Amino acid sequence: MSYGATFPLWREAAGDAWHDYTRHAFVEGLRDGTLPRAAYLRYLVQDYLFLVHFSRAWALAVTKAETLDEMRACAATVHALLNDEMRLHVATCAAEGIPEADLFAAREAPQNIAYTRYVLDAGHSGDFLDLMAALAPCVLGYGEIGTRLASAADRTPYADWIETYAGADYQKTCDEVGALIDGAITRRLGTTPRDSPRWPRLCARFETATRLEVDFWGMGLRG
Ligand SMILES: Cc1ncc(CN)c(N)n1
Repeated sequence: MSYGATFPLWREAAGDAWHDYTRHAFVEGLRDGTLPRAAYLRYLVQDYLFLVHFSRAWALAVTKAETLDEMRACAATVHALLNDEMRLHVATCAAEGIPEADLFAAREAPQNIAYTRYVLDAGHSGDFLDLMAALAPCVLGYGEIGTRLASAADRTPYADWIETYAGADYQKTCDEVGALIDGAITRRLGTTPRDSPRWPRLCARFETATRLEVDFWGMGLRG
């Protein structure tokens, strides 16, 4: 998946970290159905909290935006996280006897705190591009994983997870976020962004967020 012009450049610059994220043992367990149910539920509870904080980070992006189009795109992503993606978490956990109030009150795992607060700090201490570079692995990585698993999945009890991220709604969000990032890069860094002195730091932010994704899967797998 390309999701625009900038994402493939950041992904390539992240090197092995991208492979470690998108081919993690947790992901392969979703694909072939070998992921233990307890690990999946532990991950889902933490991921609900993750989405709460990620929504806050996208809301911060609304305040850091420079144009109405950027504001609208960020606000649309907040809406998609809170009202579409989270439905999977709420419905799956409810079926296992875990009500949404328990999800909201759950204790955050250190890996969850590390990742979400890293992204929020990128937005608070940096500008819109710093925040986009830290947010991109989350949105676009799951889009890429969902697409691959939808075409390669064995019979798996995690088909609803795969469908959430391979589905048209989530893929539309990925396309829109890719376009948002491309437009924001051109607006601030011009048409040859790799020549900008800011480029290495944006790549580093993307890679750090990718490594925090790897740790998040590890938390799901091992607790
Ligand atoms: C940890 C994590 N990263 C990404 C996504 C996809 N929005 C997610 N739900 N959770």
